[in-house]
Amino acid sequence: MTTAAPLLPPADWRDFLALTKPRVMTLVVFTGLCGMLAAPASIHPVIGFTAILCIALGAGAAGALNQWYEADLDAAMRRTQKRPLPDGRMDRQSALHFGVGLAAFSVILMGLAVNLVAAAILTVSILFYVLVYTVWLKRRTPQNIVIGGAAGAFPPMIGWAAATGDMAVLPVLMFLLVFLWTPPHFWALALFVKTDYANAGVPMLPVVAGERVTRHQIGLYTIPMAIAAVAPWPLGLTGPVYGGVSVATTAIFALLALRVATRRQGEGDAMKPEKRLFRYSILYLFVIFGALVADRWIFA
Ligand code: HEM
Ligand SMILES: CC(C)=CCC/C(C)=C/CC/C(C)=C/COP(=O)(O)OP(=O)(O)O
Repeated sequence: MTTAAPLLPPADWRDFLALTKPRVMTLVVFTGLCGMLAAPASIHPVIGFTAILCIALGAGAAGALNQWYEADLDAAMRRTQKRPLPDGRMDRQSALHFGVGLAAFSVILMGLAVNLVAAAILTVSILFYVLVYTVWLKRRTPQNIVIGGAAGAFPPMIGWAAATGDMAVLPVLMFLLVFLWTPPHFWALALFVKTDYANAGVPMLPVVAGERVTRHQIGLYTIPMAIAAVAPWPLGLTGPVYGGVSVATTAIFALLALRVATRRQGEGDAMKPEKRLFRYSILYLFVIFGALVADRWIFA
C-alpha cells in the first residue's frame, strides 16, 4: 500500500512573505542602501531602486531556501515552529520553486538593469547563505555563524558596486563591520534561546562550548568590530560626524558586550544584559550606517 503525502491547501501570500524573513531583511536592505548612498557616484533613481529591490528579493530568496532546507530544525524549535513549512501551511516543493525562481530573478534583473559586479556579489551572498551556512556549516560546527555570517555582510558592497560598478576600501570596511558584528549579535541571542538550539541538535556555541566561552567570544569579537567601525574616520574616508557617532555608539556596544562577557553563570537569571546587547546590536547598525551616509553627504 502506498501512502500519499497529505494534500495541503494552497499557501497564502502571507506565507510566501514569511518565507523571505522580512524583519531580518529590513537591516540587510538598509545596509545595502547605505552602501549605495555612500558611494561617490550618482545613480539614476530608477536603477538605484531596482538595485535595492534586487538585494531584497535575493535576501528573501535565500531566506526561503534556508527554510526549505531546514524545515526539520524549524519544527524542533519554539521560536520557528510556526513558520509556514513546519506549521504545515505550505508544501516543501512550493518553497523550493519560490526560492529558486526568486533567486534567479533577482540576479538576472541585477545583471541586466544594474551591472555585473553587483549581480556577481549578490550571487555569492545567496550561495553563501544557502550552501555555505545552511547546508554545510550550520549543523556541523559552532563556527557556523562566523563564516556563514559573511552572507549578511555583502549588501553594503552590493550597494556600492551598483552605484560605481567597482570596489573600494570603504565598502570593504562596511563588510568587515557587519561580518565582525554578526557573532556578538547572534551569540547574545543564542545565550537566551540556548535550549531551543540544544533541542534541535544545532551545534551553536553556547550548546557546544558552554556559556562562559560564548561570553568571552562575544567580548573578543567586539574588539576588531570596534576597530572596523571607527576606522573609516582616521583613514580619512569619512568626516567628524561619522567619527563622533561611531565612537559614541561603538562605546555603548562595547560596554554592553563587556557586561555580557564578564557575567558569571547563574548571576541573575533574567538574561537581561544579553537581551539588551541583542536589541542594541540591531539599533547600532541602523544608526552607524545612517551616520556614514549623512557624513558622506555633508562633507561631499
Ligand atoms: C549567520 C548570521 C546571523 C544569524 C545566525 C542571525 C540570527 C538571528 C536570529 C535567530 C534572530 C531572531 C529571530 C528572527 O527574527 O528570526 C535575528 C534577528 C535579527 N537579525 Fe540576525 N542573524 C544573523 C545575521 C544578521 C545580519 C547580517 C543582519 C543584518 C545586517 C541581521 C539582522 C537581524 C535583525 C534586523 C533582526 C531582528 C528581527 C526582528 O525584529 O525580529 N542578522 N538574527
Ligand atoms: C543579499 C543576501 C543574500 C543577504 C543574505 C541574507 C541574510 C539575511 C543573511 C543573514 C544571515 C541570517 C539572517 C541568518 C539567520 O540564521 P538562521 O537561518 O540560522 O536563522 P533561523 O534560526 O531564524 O532560521
